[in-house]
Amino acid sequence: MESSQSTLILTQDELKKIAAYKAVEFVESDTVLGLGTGSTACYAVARIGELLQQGKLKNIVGIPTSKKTHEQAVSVGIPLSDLDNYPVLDLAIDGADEVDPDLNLVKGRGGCLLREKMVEGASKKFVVIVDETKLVKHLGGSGLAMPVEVVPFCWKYTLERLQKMFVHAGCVAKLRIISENGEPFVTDNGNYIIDLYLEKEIGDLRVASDEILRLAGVAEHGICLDMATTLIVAGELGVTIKNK
Ligand SMILES: O=C[C@H](O)[C@H](O)[C@H](O)COP(=O)(O)O
Repeated sequence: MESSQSTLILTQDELKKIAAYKAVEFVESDTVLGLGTGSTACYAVARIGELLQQGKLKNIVGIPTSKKTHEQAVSVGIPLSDLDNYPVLDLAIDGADEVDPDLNLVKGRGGCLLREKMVEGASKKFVVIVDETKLVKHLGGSGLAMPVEVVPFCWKYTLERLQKMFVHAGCVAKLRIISENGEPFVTDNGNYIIDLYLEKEIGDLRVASDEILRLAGVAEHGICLDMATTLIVAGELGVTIKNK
């Protein structure tokens, strides 16, 4: 007789949901919460709404990190405000595009880095939620975009300056385009995004971060250093939590 053993393979979306639900376990009533943006964070926003409706969470104020999250939070009944009214948050929950072993992040592949960095930088605790595909040895290591938000004025000039800045890392800089219509992608703040693709390590992250920010024309970049306080990773073998 043959014995059959079934292996449960979870999809990337299921892993994102598991990480998000785990993070929401850290949410307490009577707190101000930063609500992240993206396909992982949206599970956390939905779950917070659900717990509010069930009366398991009370008196939450959400600070959304994008127009999209604002809309979702309204639709699930989370009361909202902003940083002007709540300059200090208790907790923020958000996804990331890359996470290195020191909990440094790349964010912004969904186009929302500036507001995310403002809100999450104002939070006492910042819980990052990812599936295991987001873990990298060094930032830029996935070979995917490292986003920089720039003002539209003379964006080509800024693009060339950025590419030259990281020529040692084999950087190729590209304006983010909407594939459907060929128009530049426009952020919630009316800016463009220049995506940096790096062949090699960028070098000292703090130096790189400062150098990008010193360039007039740059609004913000997606490198987040020393912001995450907790990382929740969902993988095939379960959930791991790492605190900084
Ligand atoms: O711009 C988007 C944000 O930084 C997202 O948090 C990040 O891109 C991760 O998104 P996702 O959870 O969809 O992978």
